[in-house]
Amino acid sequence: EEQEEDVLRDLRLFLRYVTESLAQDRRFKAFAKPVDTEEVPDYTLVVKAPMDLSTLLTNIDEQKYVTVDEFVCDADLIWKNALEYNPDSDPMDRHIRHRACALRDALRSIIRAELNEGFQRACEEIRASR
Ligand SMILES: Cc1noc(C)c1-c1cc(NS(=O)(=O)c2ccccc2)cc(C(=O)O)c1
Repeated sequence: EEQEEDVLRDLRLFLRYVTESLAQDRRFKAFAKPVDTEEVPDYTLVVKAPMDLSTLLTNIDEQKYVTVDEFVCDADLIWKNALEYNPDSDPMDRHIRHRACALRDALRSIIRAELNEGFQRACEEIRASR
């Protein structure tokens, strides 16, 4: 009902704030758009669930997420995929892995700093009722 739609609207605003904050950081430019499979032809052979910051925003607009945890599961794919696809010791792989770990830490830090526990519980109650 109305109260639920109010909570889910606030969730979308919060998730856009988190995603836009990460997308503005130059360190995360490589994570802003889907990996270009013309530039990286074997990418989809290695990475089964591609994800990027622009796709997160589309998912938010399409009301895919009812809790913060559902959003974090998708957001975590971005850095996990980067660690999986770039495992080698050469400088390029190390560089993208450092940025992936910085993304992981920035994501959790923004959420911990800005998420109200009562609000997260309200979202989880809506998820449980559906
Ligand atoms: C993410 C990701 N996961 O594996 C890799 C590899 C990356 C990744 C993706 C991109 N963006 S891109 O797919 O559009 C592109 C790839 C190759 C040449 C030009 C553009 C850039 C970089 C980067 O380090 O600059 C790295």
